[in-house]
Amino acid sequence: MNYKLAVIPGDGIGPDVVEQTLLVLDKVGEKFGHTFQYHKVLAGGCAIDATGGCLPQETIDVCKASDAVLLGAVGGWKWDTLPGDQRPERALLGLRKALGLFANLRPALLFEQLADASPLKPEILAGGLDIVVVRELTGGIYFGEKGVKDTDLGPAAYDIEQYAEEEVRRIAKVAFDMAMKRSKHVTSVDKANVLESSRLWRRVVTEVAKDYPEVTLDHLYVDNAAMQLVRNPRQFDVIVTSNIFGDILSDEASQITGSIGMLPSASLAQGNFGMYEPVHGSAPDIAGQDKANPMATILSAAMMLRYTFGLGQEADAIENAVKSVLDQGYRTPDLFAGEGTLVGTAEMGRRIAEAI
Ligand SMILES: NC(=O)C1=CN([C@@H]2O[C@H](COP(=O)(O)OP(=O)(O)OC[C@H]3O[C@@H](n4cnc5c(N)ncnc54)[C@H](O)[C@@H]3O)[C@@H](O)[C@H]2O)C=CC1
Ligand SMILES: CC(C)CC(=O)C(=O)O
Ligand SMILES: [Mg+2]
Repeated sequence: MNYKLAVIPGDGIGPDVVEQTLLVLDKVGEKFGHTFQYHKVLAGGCAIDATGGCLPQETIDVCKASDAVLLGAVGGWKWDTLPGDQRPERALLGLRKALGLFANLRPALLFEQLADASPLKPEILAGGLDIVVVRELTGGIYFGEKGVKDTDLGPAAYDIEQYAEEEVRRIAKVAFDMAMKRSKHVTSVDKANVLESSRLWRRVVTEVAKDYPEVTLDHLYVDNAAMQLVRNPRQFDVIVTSNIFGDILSDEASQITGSIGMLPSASLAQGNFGMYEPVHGSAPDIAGQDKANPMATILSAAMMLRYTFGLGQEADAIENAVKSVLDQGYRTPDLFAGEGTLVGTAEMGRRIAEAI
């Protein structure tokens, strides 16, 4: 089969990790008889530099005309002084909205080879960690009304958190469907003791749960959830939560499984279309230094093969290649705990491609 991919390398480490991912996809294509056709387009800071805007219409058009999208990361220090509505990160929000990507799946899986890279004690990690954060991606405070106004205390700024019942219902269904394929346990995370939007969230999630009698549903406030993730992460299977809480909790989940450089994600629309992107950002502190871990993006490509293209064997091949390179002891700096062989971005990518 021939698959058309829109590829958005973006900024910072984005282009480096995407380059390695395309090498791996090419190897998968060779091995299984597929062709992956790449159409590279601009978004983020590089698009601002080239066109004056962070999200050119051409990028949206190419994404819509493709079978799936692969994205590195956007943003960086160079553009930090721009006004909020012109920042590179707006490209990401704009793409998610334009492509209808309301469901962000963020699996946090502990590779057993990396237990020494996790800050958690071995007794907490015993038995492994396998959590999926199901994050609502096109609503909530990142998309609510925002602005500035004068108050008694002087100039103020605001961002509104708002959820429609339907937005909560559709993400809750994604979470419950996922739980049915896993260990039938959903934890919904909100702040319903304080926020009206969270009270609506909790009510709707509870209603959706009635259609899934086999699934156990728990509710946690986000502050407690953040603490429980470190104290006893094995209590979680599927976590469903809002845009901002999911953003924060998934970065936290990445650390307990070793590194944010390991966490892939799928941003899905209704149907099979999706944008696949690592959980991490553009990491300007290590950009251009051959230090970035490309595995989060490579594993995102595996999610693309599985979810959008239905290529389970091919996705397994990527995940097994990652495991085999970890078994051989290769570690990028974020994973290096004193043992094994320290390698850079390019060597890690090449070794995974060779292991396909
Ligand atoms: N999806 C995206 O495009 C995202 C973009 N951003 C943007 O990225 C820029 C930097 O944001 P930060 O808050 O620093 O978050 P970040 O995720 O880029 O980096 C946080 C820390 O993790 C490290 N790190 C991240 N990815 C890594 C990898 N693959 N291998 C090894 N280490 C890695 C970085 O070196 C840094 O110390 C900002 O402009 C931010 O807005 C942030 C998050 C997501
Ligand atoms: C622009 C931000 C919302 C990106 C981010 O941190 C994320 O999606 O994880
Ligand atoms: Mg984030």
